[in-house]
Amino acid sequence: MNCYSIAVLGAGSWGTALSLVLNSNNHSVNLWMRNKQQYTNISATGENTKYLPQIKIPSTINLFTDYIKAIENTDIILLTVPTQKVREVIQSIKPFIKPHQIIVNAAKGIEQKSQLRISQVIQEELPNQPYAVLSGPSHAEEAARNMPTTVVVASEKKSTAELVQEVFMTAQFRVYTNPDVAGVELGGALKNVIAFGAGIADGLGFGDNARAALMTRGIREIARLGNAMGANISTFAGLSGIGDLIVTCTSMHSRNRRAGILIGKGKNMEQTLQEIGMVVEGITTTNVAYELAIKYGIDMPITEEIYKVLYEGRNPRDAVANLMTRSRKHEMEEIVDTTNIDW
Ligand SMILES: NC(=O)C1=CN([C@@H]2O[C@H](COP(=O)(O)OP(=O)(O)OC[C@H]3O[C@@H](n4cnc5c(N)ncnc54)[C@H](O)[C@@H]3O)[C@@H](O)[C@H]2O)C=CC1
Ligand SMILES: O=C(CO)COP(=O)(O)O
Repeated sequence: MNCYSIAVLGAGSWGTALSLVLNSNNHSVNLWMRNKQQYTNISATGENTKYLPQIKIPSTINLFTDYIKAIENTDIILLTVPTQKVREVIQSIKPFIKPHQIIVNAAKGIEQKSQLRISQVIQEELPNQPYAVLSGPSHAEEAARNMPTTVVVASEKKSTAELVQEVFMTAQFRVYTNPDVAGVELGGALKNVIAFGAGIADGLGFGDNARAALMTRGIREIARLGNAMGANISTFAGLSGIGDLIVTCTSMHSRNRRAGILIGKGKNMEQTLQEIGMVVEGITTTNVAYELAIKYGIDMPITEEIYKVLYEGRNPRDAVANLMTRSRKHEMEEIVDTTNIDW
């Protein structure tokens, strides 16, 4: 096993958990945070009390507030900031990035203002920089406790995907590879919309039947849009598709599901975000997905109803009634997969 040097940019729950995974694999880890108070707290307590409480951060993880120092002499730059902040972070570090450094993105979303996936944002800012995305069913709270977790790494270049696979893979953190960057990125982003909806259903007091329906019909509409945007249908049956949808719609660790529950119980958005206290990607992604569905002419009834609840004040009970009383459908409407993504 080769040892690498990795800069982790963003010390929220996921950045901290992935730092622990990488540290357990004997890599050199530089964890960067912009917040000096957070740096002081973690240095003093050995714990990221705000984002990942009750987990010891070993002193072998190097803490930084200066991103130039954090990325210096590293092989990999891992992005764990919220999606809407990725471009800003990349623009700040851009002058200091070396051509060999692999950018690995672990954020799950779509840039709102451009409607671009994160690989496309990186491509705009840093053309030709090696890139991979890491996604899949993986809550920080479990990965940080060494609970068995599986993820997928996608890159256009097989050697990049395999290198990143080797770097992250431990006996508790199993990593698969996939050539379908678009599919892995879109699955990871769009599942948050459905998880938010599953949370709303829970908050309204509905049961397992409703959640299962949202998950099954949800992955169908994710696959429809994803395929129209160039992704392989089969990727949505994998870890970054149905796998991540399952964990996010069923786990109480999920920020998106918990936010949905609060909205379903009648809290407003401000109260909800205050209570969660961490990024809830599904809120922005709902807006982008709704616009993309219109742009590509794709039927996404669940996303549309969640959009109306979040952005147009529709009553969640009316949204459910609308979904239940749509015109009759055949379950297996055809999706003709014209993509063929391989190495
Ligand atoms: N928490 C989890 O279990 C998982 C999260 N993710 C994804 O990872 C990304 C980050 O999520 P979390 O760690 O949960 O979020 P979080 O809310 O726990 O942490 C976000 C971190 O980003 C920092 N940040 C915010 N704006 C910034 C900026 N402009 N510049 C630099 N840093 C900034 C915050 O200070 C905070 O440390 C999201 O896209 C999420 O979907 C993916 C898999 C698992
Ligand atoms: O992507 C995740 C788990 O795989 C995290 O989801 P939440 O942001 O909803 O917690």
